[in-house]
Amino acid sequence: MTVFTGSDLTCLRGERLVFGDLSFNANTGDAVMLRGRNGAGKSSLLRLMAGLMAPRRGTIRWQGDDIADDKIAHRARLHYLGHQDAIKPVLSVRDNLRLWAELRGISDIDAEIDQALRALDIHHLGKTAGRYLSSGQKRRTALARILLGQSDLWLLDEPTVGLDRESCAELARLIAEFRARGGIVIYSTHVDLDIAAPTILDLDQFAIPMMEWLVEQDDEEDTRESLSPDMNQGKSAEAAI
Ligand SMILES: Nc1ncnc2c1ncn2[C@@H]1O[C@H](COP(=O)(O)OP(=O)(O)OP(=O)(O)O)[C@@H](O)[C@H]1O
Repeated sequence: MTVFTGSDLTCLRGERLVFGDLSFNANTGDAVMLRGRNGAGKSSLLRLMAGLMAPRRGTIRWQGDDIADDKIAHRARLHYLGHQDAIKPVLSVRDNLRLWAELRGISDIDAEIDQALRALDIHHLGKTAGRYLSSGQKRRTALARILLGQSDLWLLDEPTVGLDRESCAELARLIAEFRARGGIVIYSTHVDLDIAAPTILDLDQFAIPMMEWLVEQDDEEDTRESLSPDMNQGKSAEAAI
């Protein structure tokens, strides 16, 4: 069974139809790269995958189960890195990670934080308050969070923004290690990240002009209306039995 799937997804943001009829599959160890012009819906799709938003149509499943049926279990299996680094300015780098680790119920917190700080080469910043970090250091701190605890799925929205070349190479290495352990990585990026054989999901292919979608909606309503007398008949027959 494919581990993580989305079928016939339609996404609306406000009044705007972002994409429609989009499907994806990912198995253990896979990397999926989201591509597309600005506004194509890469961030929106990652938010749907994280269960932070619901699709207008379609279903996202983990091992066959709709993620909407158990949002807590889904959140526990993934790390989502959005555009915002969500670093608390008054807390040190270490305490930012501690807060995150406590929220995830990690037991060996200090050891895990040490390991994550070393992996992102920010161990020397452990006591520095969030407000004194450069944007690249904030991004590395945010990335350190995804190393805390067990997870099966990384959803990374433009993880390379603000990173220097060495940090990008380090991120690519961390992703390779995660995939080797069976993790699934889905990421958007406008720059080249050295990821082995990613599946490319091009969001530009799923753009639907709003007029086309409105016509489709009208057709669906007409179909429902034309079916409803039969359905009502069916209901009365059931009631009669
Ligand atoms: N909170 C929101 N409310 C309404 N519309 C939104 C919201 N966030 C995004 N949108 C719209 O949804 C569409 C898709 O945005 P999204 O951020 O998913 O695109 P993207 O492909 O990630 O873009 P980029 O490459 O610029 O980061 C855009 O037209 C955007 O204006």
